Amino acid sequence: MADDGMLLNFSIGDSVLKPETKFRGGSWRDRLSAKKVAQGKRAPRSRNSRSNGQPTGENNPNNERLGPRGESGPRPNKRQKTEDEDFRPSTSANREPREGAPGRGPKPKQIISSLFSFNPTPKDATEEEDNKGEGEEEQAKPSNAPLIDGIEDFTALGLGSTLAAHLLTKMELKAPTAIQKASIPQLLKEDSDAFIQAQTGSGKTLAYLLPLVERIMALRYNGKSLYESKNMDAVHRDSGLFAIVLAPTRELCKQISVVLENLLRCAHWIVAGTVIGGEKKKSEKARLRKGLNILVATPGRLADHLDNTQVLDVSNVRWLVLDEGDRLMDLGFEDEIQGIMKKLDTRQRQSSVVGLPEKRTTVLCSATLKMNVQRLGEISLKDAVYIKAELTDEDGKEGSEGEEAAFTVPAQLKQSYVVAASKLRLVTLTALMKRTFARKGSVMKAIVFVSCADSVEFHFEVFTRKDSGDTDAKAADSSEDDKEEDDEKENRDKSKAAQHGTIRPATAFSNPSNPVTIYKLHGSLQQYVRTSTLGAFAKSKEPAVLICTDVASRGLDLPNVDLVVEYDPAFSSDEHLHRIGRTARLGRDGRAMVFLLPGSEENYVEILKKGYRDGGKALTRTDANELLKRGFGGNTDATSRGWEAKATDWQLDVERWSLEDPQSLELARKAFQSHIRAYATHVAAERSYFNIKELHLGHLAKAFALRDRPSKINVPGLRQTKDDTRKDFKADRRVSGKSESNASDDKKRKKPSSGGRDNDDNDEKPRPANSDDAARKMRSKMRELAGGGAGEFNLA
Ligand SMILES: Nc1ncnc2c1ncn2[C@@H]1O[C@H](COP(=O)(O)OP(=O)(O)OP(=O)(O)O)[C@@H](O)[C@H]1O
Repeated sequence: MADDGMLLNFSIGDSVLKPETKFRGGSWRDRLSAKKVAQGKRAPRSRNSRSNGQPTGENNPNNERLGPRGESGPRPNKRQKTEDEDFRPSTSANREPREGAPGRGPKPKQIISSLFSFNPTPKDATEEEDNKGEGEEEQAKPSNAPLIDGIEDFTALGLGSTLAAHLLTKMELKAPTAIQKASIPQLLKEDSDAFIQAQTGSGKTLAYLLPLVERIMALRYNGKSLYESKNMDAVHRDSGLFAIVLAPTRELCKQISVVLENLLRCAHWIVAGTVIGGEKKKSEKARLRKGLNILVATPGRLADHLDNTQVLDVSNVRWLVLDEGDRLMDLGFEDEIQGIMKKLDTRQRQSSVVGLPEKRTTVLCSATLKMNVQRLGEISLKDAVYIKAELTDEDGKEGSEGEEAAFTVPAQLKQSYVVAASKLRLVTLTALMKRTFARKGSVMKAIVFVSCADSVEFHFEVFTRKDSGDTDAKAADSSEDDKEEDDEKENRDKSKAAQHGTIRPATAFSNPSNPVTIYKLHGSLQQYVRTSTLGAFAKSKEPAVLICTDVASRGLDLPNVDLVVEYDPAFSSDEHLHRIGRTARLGRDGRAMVFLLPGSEENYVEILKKGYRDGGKALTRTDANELLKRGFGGNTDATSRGWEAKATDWQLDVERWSLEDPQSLELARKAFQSHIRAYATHVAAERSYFNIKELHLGHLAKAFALRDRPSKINVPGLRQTKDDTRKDFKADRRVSGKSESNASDDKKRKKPSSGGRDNDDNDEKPRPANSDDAARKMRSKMRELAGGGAGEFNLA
C-alpha cells in the first residue's frame, strides 16, 4: 500500500504509543480513579509509607503530615478539611494487600497518619493534676481495714474459742473488719434473712462464712455436741447438707471454697465441696453421693443437679448464701435462683440434727445496692435485716456505709483519669506501664482491664513481641531462667499457664533491672487455663501485669495488686467499682486509672466522683503528655521532643508488625471490631458519655496498630459507609450459599454475650434473658443485634 503521508499531519499523543494500562481488581470506582490518575487527570493522593521514603518519627519528629513529595509543612486547606485519610472507608487503593489476593489492582499504598497531629484537644483540666511527688500525697484513712484499734476480737463477737484461735494462729487474722463486726453477731444469734452490703475488699466472704461454720460446728447429733465432744462417730459427711453458697462464676466458687477449706481445718468433721461445672457431671455426682455438709455452687449447675441428681438431698439445708448478688442477676440467674429456692422450700424436712433451725435463713451479699440486687432481695429474702459496716469518717464521726450512696470507693484508693486521644491510646498505655515498672519494687502487680477477649489477645501479643522497641526481651527471659525459684506451687501454676501461652515476658515495658511478666485472662479461654493463669498471677512474687476482661472484675481476691488500669472504661459504673476494688483491699494502698477520650467521655468524671463520700477530692487528672514524656522520654532525656519521636517509632514498629504478618493483622482487626461492638454495650444511663457516634474510627484504628479502619462493623447505631454496605451485601450473598445444616450449626455455636464484651458467665446452663434490669435487657438486645459468631468475636 502506498504511503499517503496523511498520518504525519496528526499529533497522536503518547497514549497511543504506550500500551494502555489495564486496571484489575477493586470496585469500578477504584479502577476509574486509578485510570484517571494514570492519565494525569487527577493528582494521586499522598500515602507514602516509610518504605517509599517517608521519614518516621526519627527524622520527622514533629510528625507533620508530609506533602506528596515528602515535604513537610501545612497542607492546603482542602487536605486539612478531610483531616485524615484513614477515616475514609478502606478501598482497594488504600488497603494493605490481603492474604491470598495477589495482583489485585494497582499496587496498594499505605497511609501513615501521624500520632501527634489532628488530635482533639481535651477540655481544660480544672482538676488538680497528678504531678505531685510520690511522698507528697495525702493519705486517707483506710475504710475497709480490720479494726485493729478496736477492742473487739473474734470471740467478743460470739465465735467459739476453737474457731477464734484458729483464725488467730493459723490464718493470722487478728481482728474483724467492720462488716464482720456487724454480721457475725447478727447471723450467730438470729435466724432472720439478711442482706450484707460492704465495700470491695472488706472481708464479706468471712462475714457470712464465719457464723455459718460456727453454727454448723455447734450442731448436735444424737444428743451429743459435735463440736464439744469431737466425737467423730456422732457426725460424718452424710449427716446432711446444711448450707449452700451460690456464686456467679467458677473462679469465685473456687475462691470461696479455698477460704472455707482453710476455716474447716479446725473442724475436719465438717465436709465442704463444690459443684461448678467444668468437670464431668459424673465426678460431681460421686462427690455428692459421698456426702457434703456445705456446698459451694454456681446456680446453673446446682439447678441441674437438683433436677437430675437424686442423691442430692437438700431436706436439711438451713442456710443459703447468694454471694455477689448483683452479678448473679446481671448474668441472668434469676430463674435458676427462683427454681432453687422453690425446691429447697418444698423439699425441706424436719431433721434429727439438734440445733438445726426450723426455717431456712437466706443471706444476700453484694458490694453494690442497685436495682437488680433489690429485685433479688425481693424474690429471695423475707423480713431481711440490712447489715452494713459502721464506718468512721475523717472527722471521727460514725456513719454507715450505704447511707448516702449505694456504694463508696475504699477511702485509701487513689483514683485518677487520663484523657488520651484515640490515636494516642496505645502509646499512652505503654508509657504508663513503662513508667509504672521503671523502678524495681515500686509496683508489684497491675491489672489492665479491656472490654473484650479479642482486645486482650491483641494487646497481649503487642506487649510481648520479641522485637519490641528499645526494651530487651531477652533480659526478661533470661532473668526468669536464672532465678532460683523457691515456691513450688507458684512454679507449677506458672509453667502450666506458660504451656497454655497465657504467660510471657512483657517485652514492651520490661527493663533489664525489672523484668515484668504479663498474663492474659478472658472468658474464651478454657476453664483449666483460666484457673492456672489466675493461680500463677495470684502467687507470683515478681512484677506482673494481668491483662483481662471483666472476667476478673468480681470478687477475686488477688494479693498485692497495686494498680488497676481501666484502659476501656467499664460498661457500667458499678462494674467500674468492682474493677477498681481489685486493689486497695483490706486497708492496703492502691491506685486506679481510667482512660477517657476527649469529648463526652470526659464528663464521665462526674460519675467517678459519685463513688466517693467526699465528692471525689481524691480523684486526680493525669496529663497524657506527661505520661508519654515519662514513659518514653525517661527523666534524663533533655530533648523536648525526644519522647514524641520515641513514641512514634514504637507505634510504627507495632504497625509494621501488624501489617507484615497476616495473623497479627487479623488479630488487630478482630480486636478493633470487637472493641467497637463492646463500646455499644455501655448501659443506657451512661451512653451519653460513651456515644458510639462520636468515635473517630480512623483514629481509633491506630490504637489497634491499623493504618485504616477495617470494614464490616455491624454495630447498631453506627452508620456504615456505602462501601461497607456493599461489601456486607456481597458477603451476605456468599454466606447465603451455605448449606442449611452449616448455618444452624453456626447458630447453635453462638453463645449469649454482651456484644463484643467479654462475659464471665461460665456456668454451663444457658439462661434466658428475663430480668427486669433495663441495663441487662439492653445488653442482651445488643447480643442479638451484634449477631457475630462465637469464632468471629470471641464471645465468652
Ligand atoms: N478480719 C480479717 N483480717 C485480715 N484479713 C482478712 C480479714 N477478713 C478477710 N480478710 C482477707 O481480706 C481479703 C478480702 O476478703 P474478701 O474477698 O472476702 O473481700 P470482699 O469484701 O468479698 O471483696 P469483693 O467485694 O471484692 O468480693 C481476703 O484475702 C481475706 O482473707
